[in-house]
Amino acid sequence: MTRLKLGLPKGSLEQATIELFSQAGWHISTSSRNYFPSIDDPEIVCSLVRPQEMARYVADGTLDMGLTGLDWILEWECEQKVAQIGALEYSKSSNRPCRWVLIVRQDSEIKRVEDLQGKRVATELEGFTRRHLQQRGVEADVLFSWGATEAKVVEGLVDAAVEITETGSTIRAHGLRIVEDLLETRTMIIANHDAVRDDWKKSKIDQITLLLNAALTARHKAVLKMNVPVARSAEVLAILPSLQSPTINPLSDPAWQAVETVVDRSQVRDLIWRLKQAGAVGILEYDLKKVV
Ligand SMILES: Nc1ncnc2c1ncn2[C@@H]1O[C@H](COP(=O)(O)OP(=O)(O)OP(=O)(O)O)[C@@H](O)[C@H]1O
Ligand SMILES: O=P(O)(O)OC[C@H]1O[C@H](OP(=O)(O)OP(=O)(O)O)[C@H](O)[C@@H]1O
Ligand SMILES: [Mg+2]
Repeated sequence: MTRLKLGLPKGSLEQATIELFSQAGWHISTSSRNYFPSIDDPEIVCSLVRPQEMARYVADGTLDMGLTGLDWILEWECEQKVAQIGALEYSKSSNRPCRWVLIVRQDSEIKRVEDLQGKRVATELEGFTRRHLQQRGVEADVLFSWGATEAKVVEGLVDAAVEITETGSTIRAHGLRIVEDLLETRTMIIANHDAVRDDWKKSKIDQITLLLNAALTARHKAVLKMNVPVARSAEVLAILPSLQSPTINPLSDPAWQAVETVVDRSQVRDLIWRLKQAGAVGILEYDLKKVV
């Protein structure tokens, strides 16, 4: 039986990825010292792989499909070596992309990338940083960092660092200053080129991609349900976002209707307040698991 070999990112993205698959409909269970998680789909076999190495194993066919950051695809110049199926907007602790930024001490004289000329820069994303500086005509000493990179800037071991940030708390905790954004990175779905030419594998990759995207979209949406006096229905409908056409159902009392619609989660608090004023009652908000 054909099975899709799926690489899941070990480390920062691991927990968030397993939670996303769970919402998408696949239960993945890991056990502490085993790098082959089990999944409740006989058509998939999973392995945990460091995001730094994912593109290499997808490119050579060890894996058919994998999830990793755009940063590590660019670092190893694998943009063409793998099929980039799509981006997923989630990181370790949020549903937002991460940024690779140039950071310096508050009192540093470095105000722009060009000021790095002749300086020492620490980073884990060494190749990308070298190429970026080269493109901008800057000659600097780029030093590979195994981690705790912010500390090296604070200690003065280097003049600057190129480091990833998500919430910004590590940069804040070290009192550092962001000079410039160099890269916005998202979690990417990548696939082996031969795998996407195989009808069965391509269809499995598409199924997983569709459901992961559906789960992520649902995180930004909510369902609002309410009862509305027919006499004020136009007023209520005018408030609801026009993109979705609300579902309207009659109630046993002909003077009332039930209205249901999907809205952006960010709008809910304003909408509920306005709908209430427009005569809606029994307003309910539901979470969604998937939006396709
Ligand atoms: N908050 C985050 N911090 C670091 N990397 C993140 C974060 N959110 C998403 N990522 C992505 O995770 C990948 C790096 O994950 P990985 O676990 O290898 O790094 P790490 O957290 O720096 O690991 P380590 O614990 O070895 O330092 C990158 O592709 C990066 O873009
Ligand atoms: O903006 P934030 O939300 O604070 O996240 C960014 C921090 O997380 C990562 O550190 P990691 O845990 O990988 O430690 P490391 O530096 O030792 O690799 C990254 O290297 C930053 O230090
Ligand atoms: Mg790290």
